[in-house]
Amino acid sequence: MGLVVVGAAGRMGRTLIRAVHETPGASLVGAVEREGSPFIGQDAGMLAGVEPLDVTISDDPLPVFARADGVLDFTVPSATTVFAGYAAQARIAHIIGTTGCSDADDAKIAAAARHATIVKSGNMSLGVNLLAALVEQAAKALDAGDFDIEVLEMHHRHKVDAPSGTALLLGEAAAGGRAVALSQNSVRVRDGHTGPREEGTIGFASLRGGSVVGDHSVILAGTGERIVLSHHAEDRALFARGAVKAALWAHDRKPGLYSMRDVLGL
Ligand SMILES: NC(=O)C1=CN([C@@H]2O[C@H](COP(=O)(O)OP(=O)(O)OC[C@H]3O[C@@H](n4cnc5c(N)ncnc54)[C@H](OP(=O)(O)O)[C@@H]3O)[C@@H](O)[C@H]2O)C=CC1
Ligand SMILES: O=C(O)C1=N[C@H](C(=O)O)C[C@H](O)C1
Repeated sequence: MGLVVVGAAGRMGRTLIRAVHETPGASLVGAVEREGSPFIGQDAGMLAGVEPLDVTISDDPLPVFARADGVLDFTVPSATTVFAGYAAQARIAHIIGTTGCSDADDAKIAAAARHATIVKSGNMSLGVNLLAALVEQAAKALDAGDFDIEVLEMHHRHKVDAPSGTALLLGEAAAGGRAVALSQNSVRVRDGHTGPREEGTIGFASLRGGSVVGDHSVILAGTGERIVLSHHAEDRALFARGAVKAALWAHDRKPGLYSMRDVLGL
């Protein structure tokens, strides 16, 4: 399967190039960066610290998409929505790891999924997606009147969105287990005189600092006991391997919007 990495010079972009290079059945056929990037014209393999791959980083996505079977996209929401339209035009798979998308961005991605096979997830690792299944089960088993749910995340100092995509994915899993809508029951920020905790809400807290790849905990706090379900990502390679796996899964699958839990059968 011929894959394009967009945002090729980013932290995830370089990791994705290495993952594609290492995966049997996948090959890198294109690499894209934003217009004006100092990396345009460089060899993608050299940039990612592997051997030269004879793939030059381009700022013109359409001709690159035209010769590919899929695109791996860990960029920014404004770019991802544009790439979704191009992937739909080219009828290729679009694997979206970008987080921080607004409802309007998600609506554009859903529209593109009428023509493209899109896999979108706030976290492409097996561990987090298994954790989400466990959170759903725990939230279903424990009554909202007895157990409060809080999601805590910590990431590196460069991260620009909060709560993280993974925290929201875990919040959705908890809300699913409780059969409520997260949008109607979440507390994303607390500051000042907040009053007591409202029963049934799902709270979020975000920490930023250093080089933390991604730590997430879902805390189910009852009277006299706490259950803590956690995941610690130690290397971005696990997200990249998940994204390549999603692309191979999506190849020749019918158009639609899929999640990583679909890919992993969880
Ligand atoms: N779902 C998952 O499993 C994971 C998701 N992520 C998410 O992936 C995203 C990227 O993270 P990270 O790699 O750390 O961020 P980086 O900022 O390191 O990388 C983003 C890259 O995208 C580039 N870019 C921006 N606009 C465009 C454009 N229009 N066309 C092409 N490239 C563009 C940036 O270029 P420039 O810097 O020059 O602007 C940069 O090189 C985030 O949303 C993050 O939350 C991260 C890890 C795992
Ligand atoms: O920005 C990151 O780095 C990460 N982003 C994703 C998120 O928002 O959850 C996934 C991972 O935790 C790393």
